[in-house]
Amino acid sequence: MVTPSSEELNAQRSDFGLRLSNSMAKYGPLCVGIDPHRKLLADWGYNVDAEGAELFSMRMLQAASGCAAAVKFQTPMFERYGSKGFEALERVLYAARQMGVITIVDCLHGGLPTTISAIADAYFKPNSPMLADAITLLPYYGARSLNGLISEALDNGRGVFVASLTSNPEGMSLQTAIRQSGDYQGHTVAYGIAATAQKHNVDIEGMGSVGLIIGATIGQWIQDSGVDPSQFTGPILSPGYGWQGAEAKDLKTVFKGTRGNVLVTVSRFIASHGPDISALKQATESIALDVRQALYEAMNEGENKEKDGMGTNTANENASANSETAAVDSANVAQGDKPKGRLVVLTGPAGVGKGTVENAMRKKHPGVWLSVSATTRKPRPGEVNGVNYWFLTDQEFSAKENKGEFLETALVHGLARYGTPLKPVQEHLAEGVPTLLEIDLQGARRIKERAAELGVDVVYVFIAPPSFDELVRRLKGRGTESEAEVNKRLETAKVELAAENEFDVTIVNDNVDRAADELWSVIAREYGL
Ligand SMILES: O=c1ccn([C@@H]2O[C@H](COP(=O)(O)O)[C@@H](O)[C@H]2O)c(=O)[nH]1
Repeated sequence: MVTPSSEELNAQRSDFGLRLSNSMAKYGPLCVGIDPHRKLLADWGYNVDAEGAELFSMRMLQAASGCAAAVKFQTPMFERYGSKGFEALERVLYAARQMGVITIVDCLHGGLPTTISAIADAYFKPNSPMLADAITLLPYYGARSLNGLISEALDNGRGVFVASLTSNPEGMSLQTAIRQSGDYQGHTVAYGIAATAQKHNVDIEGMGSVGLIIGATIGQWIQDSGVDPSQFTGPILSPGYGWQGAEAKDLKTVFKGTRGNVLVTVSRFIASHGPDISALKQATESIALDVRQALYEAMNEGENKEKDGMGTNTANENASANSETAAVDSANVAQGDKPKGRLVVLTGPAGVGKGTVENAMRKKHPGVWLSVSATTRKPRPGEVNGVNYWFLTDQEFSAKENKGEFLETALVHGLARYGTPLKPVQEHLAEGVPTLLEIDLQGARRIKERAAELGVDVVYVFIAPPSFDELVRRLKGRGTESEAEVNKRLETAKVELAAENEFDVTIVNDNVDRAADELWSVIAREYGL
């Protein structure tokens, strides 16, 4: 047997997160819940039995395919029909795998190590009839009791969602109870669970494979819990939207500041439009749009807070952090304070390594906030909606542009439109958060034209390659564009390089760490850090 290298093992362990984030980039943040409730089976004209549950599930699966990032099956609603119910679930899971749809089995399991190894066999082993991409877990035996199972999931390229703040109101007093001992003494139970889950995600680039369940219904309880979803880097599965009463405004409250890792699961709200397949598809599409818009706004409402390793605060720390923020906001309004530093606009030709330099700098200085642009271009493999870009349709882009929601917009290479959402930039600058914006030359020029009118002060930074030949090598080497696109980008690069003298500062990217340090020194100078 060939032993996998550590790189192969790492790739395997981040596989679910990567697959899910690709799917979310493509289809948006909706997961269709497949819960064959008895009443729904009857309403749809099916028998209330395993066969009815299977027919119902196949139809929901069809509606979800191409409209949602994943589907979630509620196991007890199959289990109630005994072995026939399990067989139905196995067949639907098989169908979903064949269709390339990501599956989450909502079995809410947990237990002692012996039980845990049986759960791994049931859902994560390649030949398992109930093979799932991820399952849900209950951490009542203690969050660390799940470590063995989580390792099994990751080693098999699978993921888990650990219940942290459930959507039912009864869970809240238990989940926000303060721990009396252990690693997270003085923090809430939900905090301990979230922090333990996050440990599995820290070394993963992009979205991790260990997720949390945080109900959309919990509203302001999120603050009492001390959990800050915006600092969690695995996926967050959020039930409660629609039937249980949560609305778009609740997603904005609970998931403020999150960037593309919230997966909202909706079951009855969609199924109530069935059994007609086109009505189901239409409902799925329309709910997907609402959810996506709400999470987009949630991101824009986010604040940049420096946190501990997990990025969560205790309830008390949260209370004081919130009151401090409120105090700063009101002081700014009252005294009309000018922002502390200028917006740092970073430009450079495609392939020069702007993103790499910027990432290296932000790794050392995570307090720098990077504006996320919107675009109508298609996501590249691995890109996550809300993290790399907000991927919009042409129609969505135009609507926002008409409402004046962009600092600038540009058509790039005649292929796709890009825009910088204005409000989050203004908010971060007003709060004194070092604010960075990466943009192409057209965008930088548009900002120059409009900045004064919008009251935004800017310092313009150009990232240059050591030579044109090196730029050609890097651009071809990344292998993400067709030859025609590469040539188009190189033509644009010539124009961009000629515009270097329009910038306040030039940084040559001959060495990533050095260029990153230089970029930080520009920011530190601006913000007095
Ligand atoms: O905290 C939780 C955990 C799981 N669920 C499950 O999600 C769906 C929600 O269904 P809707 O019809 O959209 O309300 C269901 O399977 C629950 O068991 C949850 O609601 N809350």
